[in-house]
Amino acid sequence: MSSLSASDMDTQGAARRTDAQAAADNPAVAAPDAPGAEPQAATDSSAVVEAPAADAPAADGSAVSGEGAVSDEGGAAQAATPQPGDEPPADAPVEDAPAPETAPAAAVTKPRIERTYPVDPDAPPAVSVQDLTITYRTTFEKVPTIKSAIVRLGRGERAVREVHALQGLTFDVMEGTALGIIGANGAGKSTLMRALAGVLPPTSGRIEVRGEISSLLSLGVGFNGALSGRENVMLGGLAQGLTRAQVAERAEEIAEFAELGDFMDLPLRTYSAGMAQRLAFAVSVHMEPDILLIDEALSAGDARFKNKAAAKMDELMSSARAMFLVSHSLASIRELCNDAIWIHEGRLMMRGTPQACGDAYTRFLEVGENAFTLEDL
Ligand SMILES: Nc1ncnc2c1ncn2[C@@H]1O[C@H](COP(=O)(O)OP(=O)(O)OP(=O)(O)O)[C@@H](O)[C@H]1O
Repeated sequence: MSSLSASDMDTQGAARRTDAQAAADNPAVAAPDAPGAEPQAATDSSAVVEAPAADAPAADGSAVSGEGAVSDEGGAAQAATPQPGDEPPADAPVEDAPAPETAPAAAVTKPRIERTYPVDPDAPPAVSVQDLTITYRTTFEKVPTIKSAIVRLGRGERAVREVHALQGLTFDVMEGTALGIIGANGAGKSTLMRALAGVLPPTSGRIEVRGEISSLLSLGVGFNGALSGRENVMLGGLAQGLTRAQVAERAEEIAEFAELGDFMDLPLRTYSAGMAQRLAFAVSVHMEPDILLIDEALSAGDARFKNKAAAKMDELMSSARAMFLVSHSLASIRELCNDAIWIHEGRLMMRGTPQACGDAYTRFLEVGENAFTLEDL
């Protein structure tokens, strides 16, 4: 396994991404919530992703290096306590997880199927995240002017706003793990997934990945609305690092899985959100990944497709090393995952079973001061 800085990440490692993917990922990476945030050029991924050199350039809205954002105590052993009076330990054993005071809103009513994916206990972790810190840096104005800079200076305001999206995250994921990632809006879930996919270089810390990654980070990443479904299959496959011949081999199977019929020959912009998700999911799962990243990818799918997607994920997990699933649906996390982390404000709050993490998180939201402002669980 090679060790590379983020600035010179190349294709020798796990997740190979092309310029097409990088360009297509830009809007997702740079979907800013702060004015003035600009898209950032995505980079290739590699087996080992480390923070770039301290003087690496940071585009607006991008993750940046330096600036003391690294927590010395970061990692699995660190428990953030963002809300007083309710602090489940970061590495709380599953048995110690607090029981919910009320039933979780997304409780699963049907009996839970235990996910027992093949695990080699002696194998090194499929993914190792070490003291990962990611800080976004955005400017306040889209086009800063000298006048606005002087006004800001006069007021003693900084022209750049930093968002500490991930703060010293440390955890390992062993083979055979389907890891659910739970957390409130803005907790850092998508940032973590982008970092794992190699789209976003760490500000500091390190990610080690053993294997090929296929990522379904958000709807239509790597896709082009003007191209047909079929053309987008080729684009998506190339973006995931396959050759044209390899994509062509799988194209029919992907089309069948997506069940889009004649829509496969129509432009993607004519698809509903659910249809586009079906295509994106079909492409990602047919890349035969060792590690699959799925970020809220199934939210728009209908019930039948969700079932089919779950069955496909099961199948993948019998050969894939690991899967990461971000979802606001605790039911999906409980249903599909055999391990979970809960992150809050960029810090690891808890590692445990999906049930235990979901229960602790639900309880946290119920007593937290933001409980009424959060729409999702
Ligand atoms: N491109 C960006 N530029 C600046 N800040 C960003 C950018 N992307 C995300 N952030 C900030 O980073 C933090 C974490 O965002 P992230 O999207 O990772 O959260 P999340 O847990 O996925 O949230 P949600 O559940 O709402 O999707 C938030 O405070 C967000 O405002």
